[in-house]
Amino acid sequence: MPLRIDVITIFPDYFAPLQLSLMGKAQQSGLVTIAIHDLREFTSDRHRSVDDTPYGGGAGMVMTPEPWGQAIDAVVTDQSTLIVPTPAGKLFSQPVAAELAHSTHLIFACGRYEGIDQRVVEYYRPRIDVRELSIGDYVLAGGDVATLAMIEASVRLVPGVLGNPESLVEESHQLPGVEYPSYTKPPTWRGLDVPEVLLSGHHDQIARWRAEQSTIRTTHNRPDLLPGS
Ligand SMILES: N#Cc1c(-c2ccc3ccn(Cc4ccc(CN5CCCC5)cc4)c3c2)n[nH]c1N
Repeated sequence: MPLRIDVITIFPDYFAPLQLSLMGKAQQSGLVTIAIHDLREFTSDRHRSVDDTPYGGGAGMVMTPEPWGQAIDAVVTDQSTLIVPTPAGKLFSQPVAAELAHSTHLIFACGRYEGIDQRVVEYYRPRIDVRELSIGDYVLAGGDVATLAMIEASVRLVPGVLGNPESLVEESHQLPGVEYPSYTKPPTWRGLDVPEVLLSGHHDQIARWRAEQSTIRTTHNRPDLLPGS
């Protein structure tokens, strides 16, 4: 059963990259189907409007609920998971990507302006799995880039998508922290040599060196990922 993904957005062109590379191959192979829907196709006024002023005041505009209700109703089933990207969401992570990769149907609601009327989440929450997710602690201009990131991170974990499942095995065995540095040919580049140990063929020494490098980089770049932190 392929993973089905429906993306609802006012900027369908943002999702053209999903036809390329690994995401494109995943669709051609039938492992995943991705459909992009223009939210404005679900409006009923001649201006095809999707936003209005916020109740309670405040800057900017909020996306009105009805076009979202029409658009989501057009694709939703009882097997659907509705993903709503938002700065206020739970943090998206590799474990969440793995969960989404094993879903049957994902609907991504890509908001713009200052977000989507909260009643859309409230309406679908009793009916299907609804997840408000954030990709990080910074504010984007909308949910489209976040949706691209979440789709790419999740689809690459769908069995059969990655040509070399070995890399997933290595990822899953990764010690807590960031990965070790990687090198390839040439052995010397602009006077810089590849670390000798990597050319030695001593796999135990290489594994030890890589673990040490991972710890050094994690301590420097991501101390929050160190065990016990
Ligand atoms: N995932 C993810 C995201 C997003 C994201 C996701 C979806 C939408 C839809 C619209 N925007 C823009 C925006 C701009 C300002 C605010 C704050 N305002 C304060 C008072 C009312 C809102 C809210 C949203 C979005 C941003 N940003 N960063 C992430 N990691």
